[in-house]
Amino acid sequence: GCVKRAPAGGLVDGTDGTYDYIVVGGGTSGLVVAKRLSEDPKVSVLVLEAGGSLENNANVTNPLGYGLAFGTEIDYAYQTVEQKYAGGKPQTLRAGKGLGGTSTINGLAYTRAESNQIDLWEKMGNEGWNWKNLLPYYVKSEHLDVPNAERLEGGKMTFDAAVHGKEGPLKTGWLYGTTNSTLGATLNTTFAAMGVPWNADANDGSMAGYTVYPSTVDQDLNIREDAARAYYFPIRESAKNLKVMLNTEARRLTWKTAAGNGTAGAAQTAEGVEIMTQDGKTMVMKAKKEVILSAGALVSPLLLEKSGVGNKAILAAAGIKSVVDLPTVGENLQDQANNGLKFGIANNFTETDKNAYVAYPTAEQVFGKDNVAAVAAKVKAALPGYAQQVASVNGNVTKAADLEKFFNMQYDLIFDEAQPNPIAEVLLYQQGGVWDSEYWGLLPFSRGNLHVTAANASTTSATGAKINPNFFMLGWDVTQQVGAANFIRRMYGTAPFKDVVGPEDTPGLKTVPADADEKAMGDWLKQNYRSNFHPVGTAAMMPREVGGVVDSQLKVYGTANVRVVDASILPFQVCGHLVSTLYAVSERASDLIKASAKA
Ligand SMILES: Cc1cc2nc3c(=O)[nH]c(=O)nc-3n(C[C@H](O)[C@H](O)[C@H](O)COP(=O)(O)OP(=O)(O)OC[C@H]3O[C@@H](n4cnc5c(N)ncnc54)[C@H](O)[C@@H]3O)c2cc1C
Repeated sequence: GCVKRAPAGGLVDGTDGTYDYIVVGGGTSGLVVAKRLSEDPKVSVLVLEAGGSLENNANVTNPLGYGLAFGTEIDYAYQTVEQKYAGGKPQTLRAGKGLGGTSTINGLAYTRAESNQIDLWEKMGNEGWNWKNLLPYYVKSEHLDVPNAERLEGGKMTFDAAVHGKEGPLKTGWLYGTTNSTLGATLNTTFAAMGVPWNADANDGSMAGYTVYPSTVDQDLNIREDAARAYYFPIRESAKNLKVMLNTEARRLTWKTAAGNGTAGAAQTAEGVEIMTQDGKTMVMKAKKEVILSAGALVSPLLLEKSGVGNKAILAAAGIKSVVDLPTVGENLQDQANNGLKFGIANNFTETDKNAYVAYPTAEQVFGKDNVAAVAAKVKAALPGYAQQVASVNGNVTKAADLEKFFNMQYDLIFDEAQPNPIAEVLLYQQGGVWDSEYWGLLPFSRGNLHVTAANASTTSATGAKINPNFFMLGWDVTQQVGAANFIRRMYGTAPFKDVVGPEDTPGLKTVPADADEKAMGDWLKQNYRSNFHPVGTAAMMPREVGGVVDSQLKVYGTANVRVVDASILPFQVCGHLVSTLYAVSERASDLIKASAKA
């Protein structure tokens, strides 16, 4: 049911509610912004959340319950169109419905980004967005609870205290389930033999190597630490100026009809947000200052389109009147593809280790010192073609010349000599009596899009939009994914780990022989992948002339008071899992919003 709050200090509740700020989406990013803006008691904040409270949902709270919430009423399970470059099948894109958003159903991994890939945001024209400026916000958001010495030693967990927060709202730590295992040391020696060194802390801006990553978990309560638990539950009684409407769907923005509305070039001012309440009532909630869209990378661009902000032709086809012509809304969708290899367990290895072992190998470690230059040359030569292909996917609303520049920047990160970004995340755990290595290529070049299909389509149903990530559209994306599969095969064949490894189970050498070429392995991977659930970029922060949707203040071009703060604004994919970076971005965004209110 609804979070009930008595209207306080000048706040109006109900049908003609007016607030300083309206935050659309009480998810990972939205709750950060709501908490921070409401720190000023004179400022009123309304959060509109489509789902309910998940505080007592056991599929959410159980920190070892990954997957339990999938397919339940709190999983949007959006469907893509058939993926023509990847086996022809549609894919399911999961996202969490409820207070806390996707942080309530995710895998809890807390890994950040490579410092030079955040620096790239500034290099492409987003002033102020670099690692040096963002690191303090990663720290501000975090509260690392350090396990006792016995747990640290048993789980082979290390960290650099200088890059972690001690007083932030978000509790991080390591999951229980780790015993005094021999596996950590075994893997360390194995990866070292493969040229992949131990990384004592992958959260300091350099991710490559082998490590044991922390999780978003409240270790004292042994409960998932999602955005609601971190950023909202602790203040729900005290923050009288913050109201959360649950089970309330934002339908579209409404605009002020002041002079200039509809005139080319004049910035549009949002009046508020049209909502549909739980009992089907439609009304408008008004914002005196700003509307902040935090509905996630799969929804915020759709809300812009439904409000008349987007590609004129797409809006016209859906019967929506154009308010701001911003043709790249919904473009630049970047996700990763997730595959898994499985192997038998040999030599009566009985330790049921649940530790968060991860390898982040670089291109050189994946393809080998002798081959990496040839791989790089092939990718470099293909970049102009990639740019043209992506431009044609989006009807040339992003120019091939601009995309080629961006692709060169991403290429530089992949093949950089000083600080190469890892190209795969390789996990290892036991499940169902086998070794399971789920993995994903970290830096694909493919880009797709999502667009609204009808003016009144709900953004909270799995069918409200046409979503196309274009998995495996471009050659590198296949090369990277196949390279990582072969890396995993080598890892299972390398001592001392290989001593506890039985025959390959999936795909199995009969299905994909040991000497299979890129095409054979690639074809199997394309038949057996899923989305990695890391969609970003659909309202990208970039200069407008190169295809951006928001500026470096996260303000939507052509509007005076609408921002996007969520995974939509990331211009490029990052190598870490997303929430740590989203918490940091939202913390920084909150400061930008506060500063602009003072100015
Ligand atoms: C299965 C899965 C596993 C993952 N594992 C990890 C992991 O281990 N570590 C990690 O860091 N990341 C992981 N991720 C990714 C990460 O959780 C997400 O990228 C991140 O939570 C997205 O945050 P966001 O703020 O962009 O959107 P969200 O957190 O999704 O917030 C959007 C909110 O808006 C609400 N909303 C949507 N439409 C409307 C509307 N019309 N009106 C009102 N409200 C609306 C939603 O209900 C939701 O609460 C995973 C994701 C998935 C799906």
